Amino acid sequence: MGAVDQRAVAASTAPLVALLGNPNCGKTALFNRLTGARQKVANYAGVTIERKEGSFTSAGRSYRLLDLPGAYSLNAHTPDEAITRDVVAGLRAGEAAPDAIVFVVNATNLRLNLRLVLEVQRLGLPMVVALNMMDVANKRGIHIDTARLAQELGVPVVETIAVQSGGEKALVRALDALDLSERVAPNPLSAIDAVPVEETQREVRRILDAATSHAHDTGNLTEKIDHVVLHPVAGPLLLAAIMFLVFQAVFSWAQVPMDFIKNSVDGVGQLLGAHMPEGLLRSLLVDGVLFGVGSVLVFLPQILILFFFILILEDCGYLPRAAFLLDRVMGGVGLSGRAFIPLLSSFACAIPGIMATRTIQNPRDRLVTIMIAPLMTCSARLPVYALVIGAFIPDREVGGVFNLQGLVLFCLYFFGVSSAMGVAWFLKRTMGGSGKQPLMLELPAYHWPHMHNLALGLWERGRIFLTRVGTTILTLMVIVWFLSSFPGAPEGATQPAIYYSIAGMLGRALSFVFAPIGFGWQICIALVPGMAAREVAVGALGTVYALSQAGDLENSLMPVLAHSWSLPTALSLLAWYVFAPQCLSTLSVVRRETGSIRYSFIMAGYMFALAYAASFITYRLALYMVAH
Ligand SMILES: Nc1nc2c(ncn2[C@@H]2O[C@H](COP(=O)(O)OP(=O)(O)OP(=O)(O)O)[C@@H](O)[C@H]2O)c(=O)[nH]1
Ligand SMILES: [Mg+2]
Repeated sequence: MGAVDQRAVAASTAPLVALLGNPNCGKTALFNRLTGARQKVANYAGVTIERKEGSFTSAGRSYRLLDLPGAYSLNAHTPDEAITRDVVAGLRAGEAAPDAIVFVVNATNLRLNLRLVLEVQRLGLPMVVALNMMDVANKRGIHIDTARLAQELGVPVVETIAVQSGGEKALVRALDALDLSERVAPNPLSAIDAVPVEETQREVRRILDAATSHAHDTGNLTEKIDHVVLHPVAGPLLLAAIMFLVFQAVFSWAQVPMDFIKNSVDGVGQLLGAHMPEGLLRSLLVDGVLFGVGSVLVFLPQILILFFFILILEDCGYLPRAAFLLDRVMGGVGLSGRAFIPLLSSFACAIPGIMATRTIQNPRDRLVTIMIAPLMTCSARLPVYALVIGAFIPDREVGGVFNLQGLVLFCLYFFGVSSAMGVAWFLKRTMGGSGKQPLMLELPAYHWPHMHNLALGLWERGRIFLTRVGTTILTLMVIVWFLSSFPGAPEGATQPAIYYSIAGMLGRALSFVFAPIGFGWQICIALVPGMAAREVAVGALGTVYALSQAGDLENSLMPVLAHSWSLPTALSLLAWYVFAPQCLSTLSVVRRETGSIRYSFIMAGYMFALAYAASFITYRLALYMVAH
């Protein structure tokens, strides 16, 4: 998006147009279409939480375009709604009010959207109304008399389809036709509050009667599907079945591409090994970079498969239904329904998840949600889980249908979620709860996933992963290699050189702390750089064992681990990774979002304590079971 930013700077005198509207009406999709940006769109409310600026040019005129969080009203109830209100009313420090507003309306739900249109209109800024989702409205036989609506509102009204190329044309034409030569200052917000709500409602009804007819609204498929999906018995069963299949697929579909990546990495390693003289440089390239980075890289297919499913479920509109089904559980531990989206985002990464808690109204609810977000299994844990599962859990069928490895992965995710619920319950009790909050979540209409959305989303996940591998992980791997290679082994050494290295000494010192939960010094070496980013632990293990093995390149990491660790150690490491706060960026975002370092410490403290306890119990139980 660098290009977009640069254009934005160049065009800083261009008129500023703000996209405004209810949540989930397609503002970001329109923004992307107009500016060529690739911001996230998803089929549920509250995806955009910060203002984003871009620019575009039409008919020789440049525009700056603002994407804003959706709002139901200008009397802001949540922090993200407050951003929207302050931006359009020109109340943000150091930022002028927009020169014009594009009000995006979900054409299939005009009734709900019109109130805010009327409120915003009272600001007195030049405005165009974009009736978006016209494709869906047409399919459902909803007829809107655009000309009449424009006449009633006194502003231009155009039809758009934000998900179709060219679907934004009418909007651009309407913008070009606006007279923006004179800057208009918005009326104060008090002008909006001065009009009683009932009067606005009456006006909404009048306009609806005049401009719409539902003569042949074909009823809708969404209701029929929801009959099953939200059914009290069938619904949860379906949810469980879907999640189960997803985790199965992560293991059973990934084998071929994973083998391919592994073989390529091995091939390059052998090539380097054959053509480079034995020495430090070869060791750095092969043991450090290639073996370290390669052992993380092989998990790309599994991450993509997981997100393939999450993105489909997201785009078709299933995920908010899952929130509905889980509301009982969430409400039972005192979480607000609004917590669902932040928690869901945390499955990708806790950082956007924690930022998304800005949509939560009650500060105490928000804090609890922030505190448990890192317990949701972020995608950085997947490589660790997949490595240990691949090495220790036999790839066989259970009950004739289920893949045992997929089953174990499912359980790990389940532990993450249920412990998050437990912690939330505990925090709510100790902080004094605010009682159960009803879930106020709008259910979007179902639609087929847009292939374009899906491709973009996968590309985005892949890019994030590969960038991490190429930057953070690569850098840390070089450091790990360095610390693991120097100083070399002394005269008459009985152990591999890494045992005597700086990392080896550190690992051995730490292993006093970790011996009770079954971690030897090699694991301890990997835990330290793993603090910066979880996947690094996998890479570090790759390097550590490559160095310990003295040149045995053909062995991939999994068999080496299976040979070096006991099963109780492996299980204990899995338990550790469910809980341990192995991510410094998360802790720093917590400080930023709560405005206090205190919560970062509390978070790190409680998660380490849980991790140690869980690993201890797992390790001891497993030892006992292996012995008997
Ligand atoms: N069929 C159809 N789907 C659309 C259209 N515009 C947007 N969508 C879909 O509607 C969903 C919501 O779009 P977003 O652009 O994320 O909505 P938003 O207004 O930015 O939502 P918030 O940021 O949460 O306020 C996505 O699944 C889009 O693919 C449209 O014109 N037609
Ligand atoms: Mg948005």
